[in-house]
Amino acid sequence: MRGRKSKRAKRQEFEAMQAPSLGGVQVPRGNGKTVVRLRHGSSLNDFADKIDANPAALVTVLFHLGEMATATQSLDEDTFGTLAAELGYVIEMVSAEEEDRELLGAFDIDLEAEEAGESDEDLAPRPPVVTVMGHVDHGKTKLLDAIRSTDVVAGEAGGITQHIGAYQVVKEHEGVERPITFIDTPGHEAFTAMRARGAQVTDIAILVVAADDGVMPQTIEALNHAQAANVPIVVAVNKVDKEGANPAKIRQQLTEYNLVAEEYGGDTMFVDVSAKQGLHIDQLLEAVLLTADAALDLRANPDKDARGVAIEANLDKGRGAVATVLVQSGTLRVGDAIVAGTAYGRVRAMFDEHGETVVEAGPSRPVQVLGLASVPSAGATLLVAPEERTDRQIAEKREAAERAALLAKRRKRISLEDFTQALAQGKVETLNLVIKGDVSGAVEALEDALLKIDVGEEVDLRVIHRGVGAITQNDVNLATVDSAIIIGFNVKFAERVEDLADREGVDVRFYSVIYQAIDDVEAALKGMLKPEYEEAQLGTAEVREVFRSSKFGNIAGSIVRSGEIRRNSKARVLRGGKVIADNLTIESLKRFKDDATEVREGYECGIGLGSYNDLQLEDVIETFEMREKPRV
Ligand SMILES: Nc1nc2c(ncn2[C@@H]2O[C@H](COP(=O)(O)OP(=O)(O)OP(=O)(O)O)[C@@H](O)[C@H]2O)c(=O)[nH]1
Repeated sequence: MRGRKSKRAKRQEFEAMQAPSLGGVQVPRGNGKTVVRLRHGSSLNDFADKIDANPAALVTVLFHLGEMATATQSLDEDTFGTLAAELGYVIEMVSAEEEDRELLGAFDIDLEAEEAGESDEDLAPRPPVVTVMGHVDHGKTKLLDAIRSTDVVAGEAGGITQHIGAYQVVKEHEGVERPITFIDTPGHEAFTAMRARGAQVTDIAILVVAADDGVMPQTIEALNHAQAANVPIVVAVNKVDKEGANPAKIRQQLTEYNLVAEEYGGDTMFVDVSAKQGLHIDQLLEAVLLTADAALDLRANPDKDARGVAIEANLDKGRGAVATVLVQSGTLRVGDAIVAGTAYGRVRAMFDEHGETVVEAGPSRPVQVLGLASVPSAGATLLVAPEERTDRQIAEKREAAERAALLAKRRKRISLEDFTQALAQGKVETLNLVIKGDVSGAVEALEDALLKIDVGEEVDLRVIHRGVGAITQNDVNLATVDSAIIIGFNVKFAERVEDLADREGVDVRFYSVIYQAIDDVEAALKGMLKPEYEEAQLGTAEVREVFRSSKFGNIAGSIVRSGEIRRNSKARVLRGGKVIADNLTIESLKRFKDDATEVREGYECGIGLGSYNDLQLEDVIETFEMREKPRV
């Protein structure tokens, strides 16, 4: 901006500013209609991969379009759209599920067709899979031990059972031997963590409540988690051998949570047990089978390639990767080529919970599998690859997809504002809430008031969990799985939980006035909650020289006086302290000959305000952006 330049030089400089140059990089071009499918959360690397371009070149092109991004950063649809349009492509964003389906389709694995094509006669009954949940010290582990020791096979093998993550016991029921599978890691934390990874393995939850202690916070948490997953509950009233045990009180307490005992006319089975003395364990197993038969249709096709979930895995020095797999359908056999999450390999050997070798495992059967090349994560889904070597390809693709999915997570979760939008588009019908408060009275009052909101027929409000105390990892996990919003009333995050909520993109809203919480939820449900914005000043620049161009408008040679000037930000012009023009945009920004995305305090730059021409020396250009205002 210094010295005198010829009109032509100025014009060229200006034109270069208006038409973003692509930085002279080579990028394969589309024809304007070439479609590129990208998964939500994709990065420039992924885009580059699809069009066979150098990711660094795309970073440059994007930069010249006024956006800064690294090659690995996850970008939104708009940014991809701009970039694609520039290069002659059309972007189509797809969901993880759609891509998975496509991916498996490429390997001739059609999950939907398989499931749809399963006729009644292919399906055979399968054992229920059970998880034991309950409050600390109420006897979950003891109960799992007591159940395990009822097993005849274990008895024959000298009672030595190994912990492999799950075990099966056989119960005689109406003259038929019926196996039941138990997940060996008690507690709803493991249950929900697994669900957070997309795997639901549990059919029935046993809720353990100590008869001498009663319903406690984690009892409620556990039942909320089971109910949120639509898993039927059998209540084991434990420690009935103890003095002061009051099983009737437990029944009465739980009616408040929609668990009404059969003897009181409800449909939940309660069994009084003593895990310590092995009392009534048989009745408890009976109750599990009766509940399964009454509430669930547990069937699977055993005559096909296996599908399942890795429920536990570790690296064993001598044996390599060892994974416990719960087969969900089909039959897993030694020799099968398998993929478990991002791990792949061939089943070299299988063992049951007694350490005995197994050659094949059907639906609901947990087995330890040797032969994977790496350790899969708990919750990873397992499938049998149709051909040799495709297992590896699937694993690699899954790995890439998993990475993308991780990045996409933040965007996928719902916020109260998104809910309004999603509701308007007919994408959601239920608003799930987790309510935490400082005292139980406040939590109840808030829940009552929220449930009373009259929202018409098309929307549903569900409080999937409520409790007293800080917002914990469990609350966030549950909100993650069930796309819930967390309402905190006079509480804070527990330690380190804020990061998790942030990573998972869970909307956590804090209130200290009940009515504000109610107002916000009501507004969201009625489709009226819009984010509120406030202005945040970015910087000011003073005009030192004006380059006039009748064709392209004026360019202000300026010096940045405070903050920074950013391209594309909003702007207004002040003269003598008064606003003389508003609603403008910094349409071009240049440092000497180069396009700039931002210019900081003390530096000179050329600013173009589009068609706004009335600039004079000493005018002040003020720039700002609208930021979403946090609600309190
Ligand atoms: N008297 C009596 N004691 C029991 C019974 N069941 C469990 N206990 C005792 O209660 C305590 C807790 O039992 P655990 O099985 O460790 O309880 P848990 O629910 O697994 O505990 P966490 O894993 O810490 O959540 C132990 O000291 C058990 O011996 C029972 O039926 N009767």
